[in-house]
Parts: sequence; structure tokens; C-alpha cells
Amino acid sequence: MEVGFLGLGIMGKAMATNLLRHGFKVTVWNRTLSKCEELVQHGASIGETPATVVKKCKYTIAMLSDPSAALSVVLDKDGVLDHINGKGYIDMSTVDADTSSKISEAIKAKGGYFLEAPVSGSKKPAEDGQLVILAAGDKALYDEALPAFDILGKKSFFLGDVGNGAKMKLVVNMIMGSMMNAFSEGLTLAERSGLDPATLLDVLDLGAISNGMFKLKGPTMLQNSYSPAFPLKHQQKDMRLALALGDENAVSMPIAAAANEAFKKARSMGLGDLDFSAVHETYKAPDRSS
Ligand SMILES: NC(=O)C1=CN([C@@H]2O[C@H](COP(=O)(O)OP(=O)(O)OC[C@H]3O[C@@H](n4cnc5c(N)ncnc54)[C@H](OP(=O)(O)O)[C@@H]3O)[C@@H](O)[C@H]2O)C=CC1
Ligand SMILES: O=CC(=O)O
Repeated sequence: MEVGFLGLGIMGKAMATNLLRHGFKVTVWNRTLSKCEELVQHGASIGETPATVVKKCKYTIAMLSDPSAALSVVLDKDGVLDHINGKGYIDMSTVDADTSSKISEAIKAKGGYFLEAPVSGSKKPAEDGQLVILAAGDKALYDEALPAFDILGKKSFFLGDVGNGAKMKLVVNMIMGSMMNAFSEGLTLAERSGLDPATLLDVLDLGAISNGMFKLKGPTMLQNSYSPAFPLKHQQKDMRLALALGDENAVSMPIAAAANEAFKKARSMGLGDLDFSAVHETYKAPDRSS
């Protein structure tokens, strides 16, 4: 089956490669077209524009950085809308429900079918086909895409109307971003108070708050190593969008708000392209220790 794939960043590259490895024919497009070359070595074809990819494929998946990228690939010149009549479009980017609804309406108005399907899980789960897929929208398109989702992920949820997938993803990432800040504070507190933070990791891992994120990120954070799996700028975008969802629903979110401030501070320190665990650096900065 010919599938389109738009966006070959950290996640898109791993996901498209997985589809190719499992026998899908994939036509790829990326804003920086040179990034398509590596996928060609795995058997992909290149589309010159999003429109040409959509024209060629029964359905097209997108994995783009943020709401403005997701909208621009659909609505701009040579975008998805040009050839969407009768075709499917699956946006797996993390965006807010409003953005997803705008994309859905534009696609449906042109006779296309839309599914949002953001994912939980980072670079390694994407490489290993272990993502958790949070889909919502057109159920027939979801059923059609299940063979691809089964390759990309370990579990797919169908959550109903467009917006529910986006909201679920933002809630999950809001919790994750808040946890990362509590973890960073704890590592700093352990170190400053004379404890061995490596021992703290062992203690945490044996107790009720043991979790995959502490286990994975803890050792590299202690080495001040922040090679990007989930870029910090995207985590801050997710906190911002989750806080807006809290505004809409009058939910007080003081912990998420504080975490967002720390991610903003990390961006202002030039850490936005590093892994989101680099927020740890903000807790080591002088103005927090004085
Ligand atoms: N990394 C992770 O662990 C996870 C990320 N996500 C979400 O998945 C999405 C992608 O993340 P990730 O792969 O890490 O991000 P990257 O920053 O690695 O990749 C972003 C992609 O978006 C493209 N892009 C950015 N702006 C535009 C634009 N204006 N028009 C067209 N294309 C654009 C980039 O193209 P170019 O190469 O030209 O810059 C690139 O292909 C984000 O929404 C993120 O929040 C979800 C789960 C996990
Ligand atoms: O969005 C990031 C993730 O790890 O999930």
C-alpha cells in the first residue's frame, strides 16, 4: 500500500523508516528536502510538495513540529488540500484541539477524510514501533490505518471526535513535563544537600514512584548530557497548549504553570533544541541557588 509521510524530524524519520522496513511503499516529503535522501536509501520515493504526496497516496501521515507547521502544510500553496478529495489525512503531530479541528474542517470541505493521531512515546519507542497512538476523527480512516498503526505502535486508542486525541496527548505531556521538573529539583536538592544523586536514582527505582522516564533520563541528566530525543522547545509548546486547555476549562494548574516557566527559562538559556531533560540546567542556575 502506498502511504505518504510528511515531516522527517526525529519522530517522522523513525516512523517512516519503520513503515518501509515492514513492507509499506512510502512517499516522503520534508520542508528541508535533503532530509528525504536517507529515507530513499530505505526504499522511499520523494514527493516534491505535500500536494504531490497526497495525490499519489491513498492516505498521508504528517508528523510536524507544532500548530503553525501543521496548518501551513495543509493550507499553504502546494499543500495537502490541493489533492485531498477522496483521500485520507492523518496528523500525528502534537497540536491543540482547535488546530486539529481547523485542519479537519478544511479537509472535509474539500472531500477528504481526517484523523488526528498524536503519539505518546519518544525517539526510541518510535524506532522500536512501541508508540501509544491516540486517534480521533474518521473511524473508517482509523480502521484503514490500523495496519500502519500496528507497526508504529504497541497500542492504538480510538477516542471519538476530533480534538479528543489532541487533548489526551496534551494532558499526558503536561503530567510528564511537571514530573520532569519535580525530578530535576529532587536531583539538585540531593546533590546540594550532600547526597549522591546516583543513589537517589536507585532509591527511586525501588519505590512506588519508579517510572520509565526517571530510569531512562536520570543517568544522562547526572552526566549533563541532553542529546535530543524529545526537544525541549516541543515540551514547552505542549505545556503552553495544555495550560490553554486549562484556561478554557477553568482548571487551576499551578504545578504545570511553574513547570512551563522553567521550560521557558531553559529556552531563554538557549536549551530549546536539547532534550527536554535539559530543564535540569535551570535548577542548577545561580539565581536558584542564592
Ligand atoms: N520527539 C519526541 O519524543 C516526540 C515528539 N512528538 C511530537 O511530534 C512532533 C514532531 O516532533 P519531532 O520529530 O521530535 O520534531 P523535530 O523538530 O525533530 O521535527 C519537526 C518536523 O517539522 C518540520 N517543520 C517544522 N516547521 C515546519 C513548517 N513551517 N512547515 C513544514 N514543516 C515544518 C521539520 O522540517 P525541517 O526538517 O525542514 O525543519 C521537521 O520535519 C511534534 O509535534 C512533537 O511535539 C510526540 C511524541 C514524542
Ligand atoms: O511527546 C513526547 C513523548 O515522549 O511522548
